[in-house]
Amino acid sequence: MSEPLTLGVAGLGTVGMGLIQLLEAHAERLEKTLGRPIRVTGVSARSRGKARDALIGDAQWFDDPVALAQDPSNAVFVELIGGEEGPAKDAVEAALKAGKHVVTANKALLARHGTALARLAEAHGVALNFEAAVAGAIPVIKTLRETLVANGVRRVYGILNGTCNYILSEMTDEKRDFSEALREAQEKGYAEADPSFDIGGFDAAHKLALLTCLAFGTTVACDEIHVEGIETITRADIEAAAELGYCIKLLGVAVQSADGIEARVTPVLVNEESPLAEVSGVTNCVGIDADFVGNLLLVGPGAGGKPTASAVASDIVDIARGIVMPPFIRPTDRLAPIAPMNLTSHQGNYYIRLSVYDRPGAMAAITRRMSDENVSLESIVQRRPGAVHPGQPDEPPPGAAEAAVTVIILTHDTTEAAIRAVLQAIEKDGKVAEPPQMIRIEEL
Ligand SMILES: NC(=O)C1=CN([C@@H]2O[C@H](COP(=O)(O)OP(=O)(O)OC[C@H]3O[C@@H](n4cnc5c(N)ncnc54)[C@H](OP(=O)(O)O)[C@@H]3O)[C@@H](O)[C@H]2O)C=CC1
Ligand SMILES: N[C@@H](CCO)C(=O)O
Repeated sequence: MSEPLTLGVAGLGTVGMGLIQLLEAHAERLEKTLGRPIRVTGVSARSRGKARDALIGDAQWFDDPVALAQDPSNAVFVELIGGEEGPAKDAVEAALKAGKHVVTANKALLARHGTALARLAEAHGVALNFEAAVAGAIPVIKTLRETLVANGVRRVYGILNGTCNYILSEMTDEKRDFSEALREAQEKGYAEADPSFDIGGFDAAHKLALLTCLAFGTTVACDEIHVEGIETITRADIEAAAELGYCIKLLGVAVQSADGIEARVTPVLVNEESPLAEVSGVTNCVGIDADFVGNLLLVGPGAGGKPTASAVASDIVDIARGIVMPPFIRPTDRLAPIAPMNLTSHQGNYYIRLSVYDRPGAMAAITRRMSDENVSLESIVQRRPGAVHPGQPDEPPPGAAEAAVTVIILTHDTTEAAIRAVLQAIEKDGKVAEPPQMIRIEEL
């Protein structure tokens, strides 16, 4: 047997400890596969005194992850701390500059600094692998980088955040409260250290930024992604969507069009017959629509210690095999800046929920505003008072002086510019008791 492949692992939380367990559980299998063992020779985390699994063994402890990244006793630096700045970034840069291969699960870091870090990796002839950074266990980076490398990708999309999908599934299937479902996702180790990254849509946007870059050969540009989270989704929306044959998902979509790349993370309504509607709980899915293969849908666990560690380990194995590729498929000097499409040009059908004052002429004023913008209605339903929360009288929404009724509208195909103009006008007319809810309908 040859010399071991030595690892420095920074971050011993959900994913870090998942990796340590995996390397222990599959030590023999990996050694037989690679012809040499993989050994963790150094570790770093925030608090040395924290109770951790005994499996860390005799690995040397480093208070400072940068010192671990620079230490010559490990050949590969594995960053599992998280965060787009601070110790994670400092340590990854230090490792690359020291000529070490880097494996990371940190989508926030890569979405913000991916192009610069890839350039640094190229300059030192080392790998920067990040399979775990997008959709946990699903092998989507390798699929785009290797399997589909000879395809032209037209669209990449997916349910990219396990925490949000878990919350929406619990609200839909178990009628749970948002905050209760979020707490449970945190307890299960799905959520980010700051869960507003999950529920605000930013974590999914980080992942979509990486997928966009891999799919379309652009530099990484997470600021060009339109982001909306799930904080505004209510049980009323979920129930209304279900009655209309839809369910609500947080979806990331990047599409190449003649006007540029449309990239967005937003809650959407998907038809309950769509395969995306079947993806529940922490499960993620990624769809890739490419010219020679057609549509591929990859489904699997999107978060959690063990599934994520599996993806991290696959990156380490690639390094052990001597595989080093440009992190974003082509060398960084051949990545083009992204040409974003303005979302106002988006074309599609929309769900709108209004809380309309129960007055004569209110509905007529709303439909007039739709007609002014040439927006055609597919259906419009005014709920009987008490229909939203059966058995309870309708209360005026907070801050509203009089009772209001819920109106649910589905539109035919129209533009986002027209919908925004309609909703702005309706609000200005003073016919609604709270800001309208608008959710795009996705045909997938
Ligand atoms: N959880 C998941 O399902 C997934 C996570 N990821 C990504 O993996 C990374 C790790 O996530 P996760 O394991 O959940 O995070 P955790 O919060 O569970 O673990 C973070 C680890 O980093 C350590 N740490 C924090 N600050 C420092 C510091 N200044 N110096 C050294 N170590 C530090 C913590 O130390 P201590 O233990 O002492 O507090 C802890 O061990 C993130 O980038 C995340 O986005 C990717 C896919 C899935
Ligand atoms: N917080 C992330 C972890 C996986 O990237 C999620 O819930 O999907």
